[in-house]
Amino acid sequence: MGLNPFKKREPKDKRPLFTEKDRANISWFWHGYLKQKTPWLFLVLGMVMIQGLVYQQFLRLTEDGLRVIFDSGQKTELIKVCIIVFGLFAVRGLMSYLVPRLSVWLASDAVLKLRRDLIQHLMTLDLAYFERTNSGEIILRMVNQAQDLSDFVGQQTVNAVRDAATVIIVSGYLIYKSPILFSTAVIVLPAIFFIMQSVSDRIKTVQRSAENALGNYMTGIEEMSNGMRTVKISGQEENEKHRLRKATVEIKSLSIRLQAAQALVAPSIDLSSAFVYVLVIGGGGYLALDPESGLDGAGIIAFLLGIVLVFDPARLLAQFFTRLQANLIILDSVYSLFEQKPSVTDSPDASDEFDPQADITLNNVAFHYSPSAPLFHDLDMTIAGGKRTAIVGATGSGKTTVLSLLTRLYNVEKGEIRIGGKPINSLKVKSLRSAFSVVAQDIVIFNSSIWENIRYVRPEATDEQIWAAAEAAEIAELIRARGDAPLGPKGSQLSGGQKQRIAIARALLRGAPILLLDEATSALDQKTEEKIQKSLGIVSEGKTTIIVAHRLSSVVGADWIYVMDAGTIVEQGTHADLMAQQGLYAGMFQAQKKSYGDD
Ligand SMILES: Nc1ncnc2c1ncn2[C@@H]1O[C@H](COP(=O)(O)OP(=O)(O)OP(=O)(O)O)[C@@H](O)[C@H]1O
Repeated sequence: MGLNPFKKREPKDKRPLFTEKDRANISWFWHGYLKQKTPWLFLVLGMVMIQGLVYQQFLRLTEDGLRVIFDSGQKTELIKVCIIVFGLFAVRGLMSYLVPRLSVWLASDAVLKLRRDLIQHLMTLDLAYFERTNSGEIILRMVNQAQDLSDFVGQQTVNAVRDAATVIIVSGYLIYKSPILFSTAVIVLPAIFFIMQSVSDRIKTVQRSAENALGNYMTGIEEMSNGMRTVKISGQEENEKHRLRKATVEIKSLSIRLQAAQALVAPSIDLSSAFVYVLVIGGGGYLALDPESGLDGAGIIAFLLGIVLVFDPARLLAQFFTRLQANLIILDSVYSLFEQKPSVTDSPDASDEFDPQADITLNNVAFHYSPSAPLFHDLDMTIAGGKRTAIVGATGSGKTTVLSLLTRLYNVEKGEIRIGGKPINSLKVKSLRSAFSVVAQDIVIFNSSIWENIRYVRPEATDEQIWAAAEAAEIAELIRARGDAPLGPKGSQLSGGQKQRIAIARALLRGAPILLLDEATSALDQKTEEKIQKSLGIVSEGKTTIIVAHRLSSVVGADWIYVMDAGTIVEQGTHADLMAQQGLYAGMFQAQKKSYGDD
């Protein structure tokens, strides 16, 4: 729908291999998700050590075997060596089976816990967070990135530990065999380190952009599928296609850039290894010719084999470090969700003792959604307990926002809202909200039956209670007609009026002492509206009811009416008072009477 142009985050400045933040993130992941599995991790470590030891023993036996061939020529000895070598590799094979099984289980368990924590944390975040964050970004963290971390920890990291164990054990053996030859071999290490350092920076930058591009792509898909009605009616299919294709091209080019950065590592290591082989063959050959060196032909061949055995895992290890850089960005992105702190929370001494039927007051309330556009400066209002209060006024004047502040969907900047003299900030958020039944403008319908949708607000309600609410909201007949059929994503199979009736049934079923009706009957035909108004009138009897409405005929009977304009109250009184004032309200009322023929 083109409403949300793909926003690009600026890549961060040049970063070292491990930043302070990376270390903190790793420590958070370790303490939160892996540390409690330490005994199992030790078991995995033990098994990968065995894999490394197999290579070292293989080298030793190969050297012995070669010596048998070169020197003594005893066939039985040779057969023995062959059987042991086979046995050793069978052990390595067994470990290769057990290690991934165990490590994937450990990582899946960690990611399950991580996902649960993400869900739990997400539920605590303010509404404002969801209003400023693309849903694609949230889905990316909860689905893809959590899975990426699991794969990275469960497979790639364990393989890297195995490779590191092999490198250390085999290198130790090679040093023991010939320190001179080994130091010749590792002469290339600084070059490898330099390459790693230079690519890691690029990988981090590209990975961050790639994650952003993927998040934006997901948001784009979600917007397109949710807004398909608007897309089709306004004939914007081509534009949408173009927008999503552009995003896929961006993802593709970033993937290629990422691969290009990583691709430098493997050939650099291959070149370095060629250099080392030449050094070992040349240097080893020279040493073998020198009787003083203590190395014979078998020793040199085994040494060369050892270098080959070290280089392969060393190459994989270097590649792992490039993937580590990419995963550090993913870890940072997942952790950033936990860094979002809710501001609408219970104060330490929050209570749930208050009288929900008492008067509600707003004193000197100031509020803004964004600092550049302040909405309320100094708002004062009294909503009488047990009475019907209406808020009317031009579109965008702040009526819905007043209702949102009462239910603490946002905190006020300044001033105070009280119920029965108790500041709402001193109450437990859950207790406060349980005092409200709401029919909001944006009605959320889930893809289940009408019955389940109504029951959503009070899962413990009896069938009789649900039927009573459905009858009063004029939706019972539709329940009988549709049965258990789901309503489609976002209730797409219902009309606007039917959705509104579900919302009203929900409010009636919830039966809380304060009823908020925000354009509750705006989508209904006059006959249905009259019937529902009657039901609402009966149900709201004795309850504090706040009605926001554009159609002024529906607020005529209210006990008190506030007229708002651009965040301030410009008039207030009963319908008769306001008509007598001949101000804004009277003007709007007369105009509506003319155009709708309202009484
Ligand atoms: N979540 C939000 N984030 C930022 N600005 C918002 C948000 N919700 C509303 N606004 C802005 O705050 C102002 C008041 O909005 P509000 O929804 O309270 O008006 P309203 O009087 O209920 O309007 P309407 O009659 O059209 O429903 C508007 O200018 C609107 O653009």
